[in-house]
Amino acid sequence: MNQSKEQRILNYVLQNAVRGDPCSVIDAIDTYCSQKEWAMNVGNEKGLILDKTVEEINPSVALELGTYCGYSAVRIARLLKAGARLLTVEFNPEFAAIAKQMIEFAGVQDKVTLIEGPSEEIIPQLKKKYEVDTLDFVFVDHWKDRYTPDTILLQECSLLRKGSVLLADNIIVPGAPEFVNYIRNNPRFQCTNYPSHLEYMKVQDAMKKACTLQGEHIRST
Ligand SMILES: O=C(NCc1cccc(CNc2ccc3[nH]ncc3c2)c1)c1cc(-c2ccc(F)cc2)cc(O)c1O
Ligand SMILES: [Mg+2]
Repeated sequence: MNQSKEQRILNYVLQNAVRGDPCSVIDAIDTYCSQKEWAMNVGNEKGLILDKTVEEINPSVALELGTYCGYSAVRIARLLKAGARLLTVEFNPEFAAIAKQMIEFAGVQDKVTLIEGPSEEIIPQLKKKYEVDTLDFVFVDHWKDRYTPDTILLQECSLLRKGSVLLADNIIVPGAPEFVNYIRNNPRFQCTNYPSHLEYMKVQDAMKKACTLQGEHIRST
């Protein structure tokens, strides 16, 4: 049974990165995926936008939708303060298995809770089962047609407070047109665009940051 691309990426990391060094894991994945096989990690250019957003917010509780191989989970977790945590949701069991090993090799497993399942099932469990009050930061990078329904679901589950920040990947490629339309016309969110490029390619892409202007519980008069 020949290996998956994701298994080859993990093997490359295990052989070329330094155990317990998140930056060496990030660099190894970027090296492999730019030189050997393209993969849908957020990559280093958009990764720097992600880093700056996380550093700006300094979240105590962060959520990631779409773990994939764990590249952005390692990127986010390496920046979290002591006691802060990242919950990351992955639907694909193969990806989740790879990501688990990637996160452990990077040495950030104490900050990361990897949850296997679909976002629409997991989000309603966050308060009770995962002891979340509200989310300070959400990185949205899963199926592009889930961006809008899950943003609505996060609000319905009262998981967003005034100041909660969403950062969405792939606004241009593959694109998330319904999400752009939804968030742009929603007075509850203040949006910022970050033009960039598709990971490992010269193709235009962008990220969109949406800051929550009011929490679920406070309704405008
Ligand atoms: O589509 C993308 N990513 C999402 C995705 C895709 C496949 C599988 C999963 C399975 N994981 C999953 C699913 C549902 C879920 N619900 N809750 C959690 C959860 C987790 C997730 C994507 C594509 C491209 C891209 C491809 C081709 C191309 F030419 C240009 C660009 C670039 C990206 O940066 C991308 O992020
Ligand atoms: Mg993406």
